[in-house]
Amino acid sequence: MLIERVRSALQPRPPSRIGVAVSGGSDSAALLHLLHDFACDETAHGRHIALRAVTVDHGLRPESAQEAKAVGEMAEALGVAHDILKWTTWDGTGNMQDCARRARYRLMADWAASHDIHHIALGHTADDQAETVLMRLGRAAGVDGLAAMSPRRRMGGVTLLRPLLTVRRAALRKHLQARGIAWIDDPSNDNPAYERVRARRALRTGEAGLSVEALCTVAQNMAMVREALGWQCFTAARNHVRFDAGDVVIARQGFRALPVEVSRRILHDALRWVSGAEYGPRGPAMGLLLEALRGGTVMTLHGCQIVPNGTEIRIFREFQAVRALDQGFDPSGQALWDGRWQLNAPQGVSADGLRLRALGEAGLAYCRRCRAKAETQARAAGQVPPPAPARPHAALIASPAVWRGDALVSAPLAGCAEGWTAELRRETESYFTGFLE
Ligand SMILES: Nc1ncnc2c1ncn2[C@@H]1O[C@H](COP(=O)(O)OP(=O)(O)OP(=O)(O)O)[C@@H](O)[C@H]1O
Repeated sequence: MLIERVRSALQPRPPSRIGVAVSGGSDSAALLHLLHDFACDETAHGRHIALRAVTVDHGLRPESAQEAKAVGEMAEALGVAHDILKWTTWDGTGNMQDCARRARYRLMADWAASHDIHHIALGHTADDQAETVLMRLGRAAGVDGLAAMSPRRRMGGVTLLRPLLTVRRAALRKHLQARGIAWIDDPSNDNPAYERVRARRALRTGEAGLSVEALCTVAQNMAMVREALGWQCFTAARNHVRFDAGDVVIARQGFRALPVEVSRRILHDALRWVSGAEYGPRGPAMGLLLEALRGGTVMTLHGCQIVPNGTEIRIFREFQAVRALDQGFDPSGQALWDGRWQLNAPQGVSADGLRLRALGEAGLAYCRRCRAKAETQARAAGQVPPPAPARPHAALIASPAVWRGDALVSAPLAGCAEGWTAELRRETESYFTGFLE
């Protein structure tokens, strides 16, 4: 029974508030009704579940506003609150479908946060899953791509749920028809200009043994492989990766002995962690990086520099990627730089008129002169001078520094702190746990 699929997708304990993303198509219309049935059956799950539906009006077709309104009426008939979010920020560049999808998820995540909703249910079906696998096969995807969509996935502060991922679209339509519920047919679902529509057609012919069931099984198999790989990467990273002043440092000997796919993932996620980018580099670029490292060559990729030496591989921010950053401080004398370094002024010192920029060559030369002077003074006073920063020159020039005009005030990561501190605000632990997500 369909309701059983919904129940098992929400196990072990259903959330008390669930957002439902409804485009008005058959799948999400069925999802809304099934979730409503489930929520109403309080005796079965023993708690009150509040549903709230949302429709994103992309404004890309003349009928879209009317369709969003129709979804509102459908939700109202069930006594479910409904909101319409409008996408108004497309600049007409890039792949329209992809931009619309990203915007939809962004809008829905903000909407969920504003309603204290931590779970959003989506109407993806087994047919969607199979189409996704087929499209990705066509693009020569690897394990992650072929694992396709998961029934439950974290997206920032919200968990996306796909309770209908094992249900066929035809079954949902039959269910809606039996209950006399109408849905909206989006004409773009038949437009062969779209890759998904072509994949759907290829699946219909059943040629070469391609079927929704077979491709969904591929996705499940790949999801299991991905999980196993994640565990192996997590263990290997724990054994061979350390952090040094925001750089990722990998022990070369242990790294060399790892299977290529594991070392590729360790590097890939390190680049993502250091750069703070949502995605890591693409496959071919990663191939070039692995080759460069085998030959002991330095490489620049994804706003990072990757530098092997005899014993270690160090990954740090590339100067070019941060050289244009230039910002002021808040009234309390703090500023977040490059999304990860928080600079703090010494107590009682005003940061008014000061700027936060990369240290650069001139700044580093100045730091070295200051250090040399301080060392001479310390030795003359019979003291041992503090050790010089051991990070490479290229890493130091890409570190944050405080400036008054062209005069350097402080460079805490280059041994010239002058009372300022730099705190790393990106958790190093998230690098490791990322392999298990
Ligand atoms: N404009 C939208 N507003 C709200 N949710 C949406 C929207 N478009 C898609 N979704 C959500 O994402 C799921 C998958 O999207 P997809 O584009 O595959 O579906 P669809 O063809 O628009 O409609 P359906 O899946 O309802 O038949 C939908 O089932 C729905 O939960």
